[in-house]
Amino acid sequence: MAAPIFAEPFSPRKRGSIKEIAESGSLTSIPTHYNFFQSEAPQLPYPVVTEDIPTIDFNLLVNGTPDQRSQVVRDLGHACSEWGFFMVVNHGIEERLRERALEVCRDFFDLSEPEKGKYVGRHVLDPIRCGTSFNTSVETVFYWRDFIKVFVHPAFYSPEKPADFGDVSNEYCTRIRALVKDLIKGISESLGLEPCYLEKASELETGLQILVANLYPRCPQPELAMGIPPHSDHGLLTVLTQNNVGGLQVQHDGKWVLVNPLPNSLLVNTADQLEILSNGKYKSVLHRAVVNDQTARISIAIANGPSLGKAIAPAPQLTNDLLSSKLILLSEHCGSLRTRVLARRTKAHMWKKRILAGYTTRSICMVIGHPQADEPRIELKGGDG
Ligand SMILES: O=C(O)CCC(=O)C(=O)O
Ligand SMILES: [Fe+2]
Repeated sequence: MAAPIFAEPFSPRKRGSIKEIAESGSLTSIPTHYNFFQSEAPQLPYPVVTEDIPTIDFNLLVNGTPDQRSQVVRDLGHACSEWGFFMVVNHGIEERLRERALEVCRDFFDLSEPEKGKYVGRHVLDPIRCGTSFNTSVETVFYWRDFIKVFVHPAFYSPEKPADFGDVSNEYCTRIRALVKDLIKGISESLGLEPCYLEKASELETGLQILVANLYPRCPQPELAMGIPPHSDHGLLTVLTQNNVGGLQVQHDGKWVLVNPLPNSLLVNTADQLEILSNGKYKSVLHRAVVNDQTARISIAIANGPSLGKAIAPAPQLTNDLLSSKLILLSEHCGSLRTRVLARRTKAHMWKKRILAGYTTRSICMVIGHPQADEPRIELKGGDG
């Protein structure tokens, strides 16, 4: 049997991509730094199951009769409060465009290492940033994943290569923005708010949209490695598609639910700022991606949120007696990751969604009490993922 290629000691900062590692020679085992399940981080003992996830018929939301639309709004409310996750069908985005988006991302990952190296970013706000793992500055275990993150709105960026990355990603992300706008209207209604409330409160029109493409190469020991660890997304809604290879798991009811989307559907999850706007009614769902030893998986997650600097607060209609109360529940996570974030109206707190029980989440936010203001605010400062 071939010896493992990567001897210790091993420096993450000198690494190239995981693709390079995975494709170098006859790799039969993973370097120990990629062994997620033997790391010191306590693991969630949750079982992995396959379950039907909520489905939203987008065509009925935008073109249906008033009754049909009301039903879809109720479905959205149920999906967001019970799951934080749903599958969108009949969304009107052509299969070919979705496939092209996946192809140009694949072509990016196939560029030479020096070519991709131009975009290896240091800072979370770099508009084009590629890298590997999740966050190498804090990790002791690394992940079987390469990524590229591109800011596509309000200013549009694109790597120079591959040549058609810009055109295809621009078209795809524009279509996703339109879809998100309609979904957010429906979600706003499902909370009993005006259809435009969430859109206006988050200034979605000038909001930040980030394209995150993930490559999970074939892995010789998938049972030991992790593609992307449990985390929640920043923003309002993330829209995800994949190259027909499964791997996404969503935490639901004390279980990891393996998601098997219908062909040409889109997957949507609620994210941190929607949790805050809804005052915790809709949870920012924890999810992760596992890897396999058969074939490479590519996913594209499009994060849609308020513009960077925009302060986000719970909708006053959804906060009970906010003014007479000194404390307000702003965020809560489920299961053993329960986090209550309580903002004092008169005191400033820095709150970082920490590494809780070994699980990283991306968002860093600041809870600010304004002595002169009526209510506490939250500012999200972007992610570190
Ligand atoms: O690849 C996946 O299915 C999940 C990706 C993801 O969660 C992310 O990029 O935030
Ligand atoms: Fe995510």
